Amino acid sequence: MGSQNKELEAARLLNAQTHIWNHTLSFINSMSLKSAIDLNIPDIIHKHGKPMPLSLLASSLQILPSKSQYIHRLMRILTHSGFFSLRKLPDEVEEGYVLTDASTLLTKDNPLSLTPLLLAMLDPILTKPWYQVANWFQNEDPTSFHTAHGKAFWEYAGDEPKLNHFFNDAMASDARLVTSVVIDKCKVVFKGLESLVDVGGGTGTMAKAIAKTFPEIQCTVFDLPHVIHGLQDSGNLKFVGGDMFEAIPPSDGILMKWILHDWNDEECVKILNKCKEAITSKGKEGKVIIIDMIMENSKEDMDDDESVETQLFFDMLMMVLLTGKERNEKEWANLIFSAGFSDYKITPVLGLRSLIEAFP
Ligand SMILES: C[S@@+](CC[C@H](N)C(=O)[O-])C[C@H]1O[C@@H](n2cnc3c(N)ncnc32)[C@H](O)[C@@H]1O
Ligand SMILES: O=c1cc(-c2ccc(O)cc2)oc2c(O)c(O)ccc12
Repeated sequence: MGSQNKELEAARLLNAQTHIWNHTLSFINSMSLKSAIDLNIPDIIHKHGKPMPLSLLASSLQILPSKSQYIHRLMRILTHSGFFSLRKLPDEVEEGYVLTDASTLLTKDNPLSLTPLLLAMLDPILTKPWYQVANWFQNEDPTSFHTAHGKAFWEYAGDEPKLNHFFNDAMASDARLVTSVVIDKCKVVFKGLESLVDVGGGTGTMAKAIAKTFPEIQCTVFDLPHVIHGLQDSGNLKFVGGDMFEAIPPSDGILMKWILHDWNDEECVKILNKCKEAITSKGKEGKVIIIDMIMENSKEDMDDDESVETQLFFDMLMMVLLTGKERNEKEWANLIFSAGFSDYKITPVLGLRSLIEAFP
């Protein structure tokens, strides 16, 4: 081998080593972010209202004085990954930390805060199934979650109030963000509906906002009994407990946000069949409104690396915790037509997620 070839070979090996190191250590990104949230760092910087020098940040934290010296290392990695940035005001001597768009979405008093989602995902109940993936490939369990906990995700949530509460809070934090966009950009989708059932609507964040914006629509949140337990009906909003595989309350419109990606094709066709019964039982032909991700598969679509990674993360999440998966447009169309719907319309308004209307 010539010396130039040897150099190229060594460079490739070293690149491969860095690639492996970064994948092996990438949990450090999530755990560093969790540590900053546990220490309340985004809120403390937010309350300061201007660039916050490191020394002031360290002294504002509830930590031992002997540990202050380590804070700059936590801030350095989180600045590198885009959660904070350093800025200096013209009349200040020292530069200080400010929030970025991402960390602003993690402050606790932000009504759109995604902190509950982050804390839920990193709780040991939801990380344990990841240690079982290889075992799951070799056993008969339907999911790695079963292998880790001996039962299905929704059954565990029904038996274990801790999972029920933190998961419902996490979903509500996402629903707050999505609701404002859906109501702002997709008003026309709800026009003309007299009734709407949010199937798997959790604790009702999305249905509450729809009921408020469209007082003429009778809204129902339909979810498992342990999820809606104790929630109060008010005005044009009511809560009904039940199982969507058994029966869904009759209505003109059905909303399903982040439901179908939880289930495999066979289960989805069963759910969509129940939806069809519900929207046609009043004699009128309503519609099903699905909010979910559509995996992209054209070459141009795959060029955005960060979006592709997000789609692949969610697909794995659905495989490990549940029996679901992420689908491309062709797979969505197959589901919708297999359940006897005649047409569908996609409105891509929610970043990586789309609003899909399915018509009987
Ligand atoms: C991923 S969460 C989505 C919650 C909400 N739609 C949102 O996006 O914020 C799925 C929801 O489906 C509910 N669910 C699971 N199995 C169900 C069933 N058999 N019948 C009704 N709801 C169910 C869960 O309790 C949970 O609230
Ligand atoms: O268990 C989950 C977690 C999420 C999730 C995690 C992290 C994020 O930044 C956003 C969402 O989403 C889920 C979901 O959509 C679902 O249908 C079931 C479970 C989970």
